Order: sequence, then C-alpha cells, then structure tokens
Amino acid sequence: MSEVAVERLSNDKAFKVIFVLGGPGSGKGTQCAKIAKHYGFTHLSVGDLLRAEINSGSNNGTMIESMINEGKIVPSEVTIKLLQRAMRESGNDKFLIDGFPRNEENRASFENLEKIEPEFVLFFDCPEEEMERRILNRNQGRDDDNMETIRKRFKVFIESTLPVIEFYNLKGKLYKIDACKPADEVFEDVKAIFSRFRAKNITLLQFSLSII
Ligand SMILES: Nc1ncnc2c1ncn2[C@@H]1O[C@H](COP(=O)(O)OP(=O)(O)OP(=O)(O)O)[C@@H](O)[C@H]1O
Ligand SMILES: Nc1ccn([C@@H]2O[C@H](COP(=O)(O)O)[C@@H](O)[C@H]2O)c(=O)n1
Ligand SMILES: [Mg+2]
Repeated sequence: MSEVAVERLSNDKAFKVIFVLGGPGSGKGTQCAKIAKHYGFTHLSVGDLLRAEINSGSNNGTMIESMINEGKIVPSEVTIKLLQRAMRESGNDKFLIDGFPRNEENRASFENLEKIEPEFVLFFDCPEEEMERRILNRNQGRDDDNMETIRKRFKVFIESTLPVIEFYNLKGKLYKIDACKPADEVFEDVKAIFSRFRAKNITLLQFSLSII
C-alpha cells in the first residue's frame, strides 16, 4: 500500500466525523442531505468530490474518470487530498463523509494520517434488486449508472467495502439501518440514532457540570 504524501489537517482542531456507507444506490446521499439540514453537519460525498475534480480539468481527471467508469476505487492519496480541501474550505468541524472509507486502504490511510476515529458509522442496508432499481431510475446523468458498471460497483462493494463495515461492527461503532423503506421512514430511524448519540453527550456534559 502506498504512503499518503499529504499533510495532516486535524492538528489543531477537533473534528467530528461520521462515515456513511452502503451499497451503490442505497440512499446515502439522500439521507445525508436530511441529516446535514437537521443536525448542522457538512455533507461531503466522496463520489461528488471526484466528479467535481474531473469537471475541473485537473491532471488526475482522466485517471479518476476511467476508474469511476470501471467502478474501481481511486487511490486514497487522491481522495484524501480532496476530502481535506473540502473539510478545510467548509469552515465546519462536523462532517458526514459519504462513500468513504470504501476499502481497507481508504480506512487505514485516513486513520493513519488524520488520527481521526469516526464518532460512529452509518450503514444503509438495502437489497441489490432495490439498489439497482433506484440507480436505473435516478436520471442524474452519471456515466457509471449503466448496467455494466452497476454490476462492477456491486462486486466492489461486496469484496472491498463490506469488510470495512464489518471492521466497524467489531469495534462497536456501526449502526445498521434498513434502507429499503421510503426515505422519510429511513430518516426516522436515522433520527433515533442521532438523538441517542446527542443524549449521551448531554449526559456527559451534565456529569461535568455536576462536579464543578
Ligand atoms: N428510501 C428510498 N426509497 C426510494 N428511493 C430512494 C430512497 N432513498 C433514495 N432513493 C432514490 O434512489 C436513488 C439513489 O439514491 P442516492 O443517490 O441517495 O443513493 P447513494 O447511496 O448516494 O448512491 P451512490 O452510491 O450511487 O451515490 C435516488 O434517485 C434517490 O432519490
Ligand atoms: N471513497 C471513494 C468513493 C467513491 N469512489 C469512486 O466514485 C464512484 C462513485 O461513488 P458514489 O459514492 O457517488 O457512488 C465509485 O464507484 C468509485 O469509482 C472512490 O473511488 N472512492
Ligand atoms: Mg451518492
């Protein structure tokens, strides 16, 4: 695995990071938009950052484009630089990172570089037939939303992303959500997780106040 030759971003700022994972078309972007609006997080979709990089005419554009069209995972060295830039420019300290870490190389590179542990990880669980239906109806003009690439993306999800999901499960950091329901119902389940998490922080705060 290649070393990531970029500088650490989180030297003097305490960032809160939530990773958002799930198969292609499971509804990560849809739910992240709702969470960002309700809870003040900045939503960073790594797929969107890569597509913006292609459209910017960057030197890496051709490489990124061909990897996306093959459903492959772009090297972390590229992805993490884009993430760091977006995090810095947002001015926020709370991030929903959508579609990352997609494989073990993404996970280890980010953790080794930034020393940031996610607060928790959301996993939107959805059967392949439903994800396929959603992608084919999406109509956002994405070049990778065709049957040949969709099959490759599903394979990469099973072989490379599911092990990362299992890693966080074993660490007790994973919240698995049934993403097969209508989007508003899925969001009710998401809210239950966020309220539990916020309640935990309030309890800690109350405890600190009580000992002052
Ligand atoms: N719960 C849902 N029920 C039905 N359709 C949904 C639901 N959630 C999202 N969709 C629709 O499914 C499509 C895929 O959703 P979205 O783009 O949020 O998925 P994603 O996980 O971000 O996919 P990708 O990994 O390909 O970026 C969109 O057209 C969206 O409107
Ligand atoms: N960590 C990542 C995330 C995404 N990619 C590439 O982008 C494609 C689209 O991602 P979406 O989350 O928008 O579906 C994905 O298939 C990968 O090719 C990546 O390389 N690394
Ligand atoms: Mg998405």
